[in-house]
Amino acid sequence: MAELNFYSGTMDCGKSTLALQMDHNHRARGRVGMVFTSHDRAGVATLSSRLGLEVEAVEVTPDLSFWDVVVDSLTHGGRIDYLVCDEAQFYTRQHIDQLAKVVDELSIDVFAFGILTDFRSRLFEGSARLVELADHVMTLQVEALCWCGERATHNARTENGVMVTEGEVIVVGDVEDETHTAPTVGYEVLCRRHHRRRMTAATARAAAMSPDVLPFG
Ligand SMILES: Nc1ncnc2c1ncn2[C@@H]1O[C@H](COP(=O)(O)OP(=O)(O)O)[C@@H](O)[C@H]1O
Ligand SMILES: Cc1cn([C@H]2C[C@H](O)[C@@H](COP(=O)(O)O)O2)c(=O)[nH]c1=O
Repeated sequence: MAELNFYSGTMDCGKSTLALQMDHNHRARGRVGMVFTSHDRAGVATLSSRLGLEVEAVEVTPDLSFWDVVVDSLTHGGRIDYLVCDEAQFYTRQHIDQLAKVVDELSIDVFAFGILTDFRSRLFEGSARLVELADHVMTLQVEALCWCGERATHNARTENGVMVTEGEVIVVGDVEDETHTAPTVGYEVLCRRHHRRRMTAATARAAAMSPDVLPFG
């Protein structure tokens, strides 16, 4: 029986890599799939991984109907066994309902990948609906780590290394590197404790270097 699968994790935990691997493995066994994404950092209609691989994909826009795309392809003689859907957090509730219909009515497997919560730790619309509808919700095994070494569970948005909690929900960007020379607006994965305290690597380092915390005056 076809299934709606949701693979979730923080930013930078390997979701897009897994999406590319799933597509590769199914394709290698003669199955035919379609790849979708939305707002990928590498550009429109591209599914990219930080490990360097990327493939062409169909860009999911608010007015795209998964049902129409799939039915259109099938009625023109195409074959589709599965859909790979990356950055699924950006999909609408209706998109996810369409994916569930594709699974149930057309027996096509769906492998969806995305982050659960935004920089304010609120569920994204697409992810919330996937949690409600998916046959399986799986957390990726590769752990992204907070600067303190704990498993990262939350995505922080930063401006010059300082966590912000207000702004547009969708701002395409990448995790900063250790030097914090990355773009002004970036992301950093944190454990819940440090997300709650708004303590990023940069602010923790600044606090540690502050004369106030030194034992002697
Ligand atoms: N230079 C590297 N060497 C080994 N692994 C890397 C390297 N750069 C990135 N990675 C791996 O790639 C993962 C990010 O993969 P990606 O699929 O882009 O993540 P996501 O889609 O979840 O944001 C990192 O967690 C890390 O495991
Ligand atoms: C937390 C958060 C993230 N985003 C964006 C930033 C990236 O472009 C993607 C996540 O991509 P990844 O492959 O999982 O690293 O989402 C956003 O727009 N809003 C947010 O709150």
